[in-house]
Amino acid sequence: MEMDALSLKKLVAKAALEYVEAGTVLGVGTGSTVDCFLDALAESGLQLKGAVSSSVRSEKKLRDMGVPIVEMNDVTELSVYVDGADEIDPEFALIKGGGGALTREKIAADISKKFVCIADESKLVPVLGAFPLPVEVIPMAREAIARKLNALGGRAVLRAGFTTDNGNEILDVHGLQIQDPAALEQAINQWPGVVTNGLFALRRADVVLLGTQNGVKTL
Ligand SMILES: O=C(CO)[C@H](O)[C@H](O)COP(=O)(O)O
Repeated sequence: MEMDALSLKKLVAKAALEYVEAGTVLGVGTGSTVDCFLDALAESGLQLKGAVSSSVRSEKKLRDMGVPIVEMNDVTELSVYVDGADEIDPEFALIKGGGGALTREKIAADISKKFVCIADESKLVPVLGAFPLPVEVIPMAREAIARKLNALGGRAVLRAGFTTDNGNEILDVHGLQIQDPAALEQAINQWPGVVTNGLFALRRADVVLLGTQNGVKTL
């Protein structure tokens, strides 16, 4: 019988436990796949020293599990960071931010030695961009940034009624075909008013665990 997306997420979530060492401080991302990972972690009985969380959402779940929350400012690096993605290209560049936690996720990925990305197979794409690219902006710069994104050939849409954990807004950019993710990541991040964008190409995933109908594939 064919597994649905949730079953595939649970499958990779469990596989990611292999990268978690008891007694360490773990970096934890955000999203439904990460929620499955945290459920698997709770079930495993593995005891962490603590966790650095990329969102208020994951922080709440970690606290409920009894895992001590560690401030990002109090660690110099994370040996392992586990997070999901919205799209993954064959070179492990990602689009993230569907859950709106892209900025904190990018910081966590940046200070991690090993970024383990967990996803179901629907996330693997030949070219990034079918998933709208999230861009976190300072609210007063929203219209100026939207005009620049539209000039790139995209269609920037404000994520209505959503405020990030950092008090900012998100523009989701539809209709991009991202041939050079690192160049686009850098270009957008240079515009005043942009906090960050959801391209993870300068700092990519190190390991991708993909949930497929034939089991977990380690890429
Ligand atoms: O980047 C993210 C949140 O900002 C998530 O990792 C991404 O949206 C994937 O989410 P899900 O596991 O629910 O499919």
